[in-house]
Amino acid sequence: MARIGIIGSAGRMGQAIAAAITDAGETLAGGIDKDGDAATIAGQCDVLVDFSSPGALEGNLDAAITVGVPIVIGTTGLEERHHFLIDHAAETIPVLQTGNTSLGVTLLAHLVREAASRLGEDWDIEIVETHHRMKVDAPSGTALLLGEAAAAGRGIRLADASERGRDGITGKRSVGTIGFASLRGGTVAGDHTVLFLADNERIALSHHAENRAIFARGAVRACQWLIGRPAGRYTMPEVLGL
Ligand SMILES: NC(=O)C1=CN([C@@H]2O[C@H](COP(=O)(O)OP(=O)(O)OC[C@H]3O[C@@H](n4cnc5c(N)ncnc54)[C@H](OP(=O)(O)O)[C@@H]3O)[C@@H](O)[C@H]2O)C=CC1
Ligand SMILES: O=C(O)C1=N[C@H](C(=O)O)C[C@H](O)C1
Repeated sequence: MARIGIIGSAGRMGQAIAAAITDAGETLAGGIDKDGDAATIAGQCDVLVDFSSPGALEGNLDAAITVGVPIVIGTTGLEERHHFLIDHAAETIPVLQTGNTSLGVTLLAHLVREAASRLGEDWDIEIVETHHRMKVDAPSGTALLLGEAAAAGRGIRLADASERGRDGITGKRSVGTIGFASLRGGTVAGDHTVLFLADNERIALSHHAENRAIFARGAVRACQWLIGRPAGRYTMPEVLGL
């Protein structure tokens, strides 16, 4: 049985992951929240899973490196400097970071990449996401993941094409950009649609999360898969064999 430690254990995802650990027949080795220190649970675990806050990431990675324990990072709102920290940690321990641990979104990203590789720049790409009123970051990690998939399909860097936060006199849409729109309200677990819009036709590729169990199950699968791997940075398609 894998011993799994949760960072952000009292949160919405932390609670869902605790239930998924039990369902999967694994062991919940411990959990911490804002006032906790990952170093206190890292030594008791075979793997850590972090669904907390970007501000906690550096300390969590340090704790995982010190003990030599793998870590799954589901926290979103990460910036470039966080990705540098993750790359650095992955030189020493196995790390998996993703904006979405669900099977459905992992497959959706594959489909988006494929569609973007086949449709030219006359097809505008727009990504729309809707989440519950408590979500603190935008665009969602999943929207960014889908944007990366679209950019990869087009053979461009998302950072060079991303169009975020339109407001006021924005001017015409620039050819080749990838737009993002975020809606917040109610208790929506997570809806994402990638639109490909051309003259007189459009394609919509969508995923709707009905609850957090899908993320939690995927996170536990990622934990199970990561144990015993060599140091490196891994992805959900590798976990799910997609
Ligand atoms: N990758 C994926 O598939 C998914 C990712 N997420 C992401 O997971 C994260 C958590 O989401 P959610 O559970 O809804 O959020 P919540 O706010 O419900 O939970 C966050 C938890 O993290 C804790 N926390 C905050 N700061 C720290 C810290 N410095 N150290 C340790 N724990 C800390 C909070 O503790 P306290 O209450 O004491 O502040 C809280 O228990 C978000 O970034 C979200 O976007 C969510 C769903 C799926
Ligand atoms: O905060 C959430 O709730 C979610 N966050 C992730 C994201 O930012 O994409 C995944 C999921 O959509 C739910």
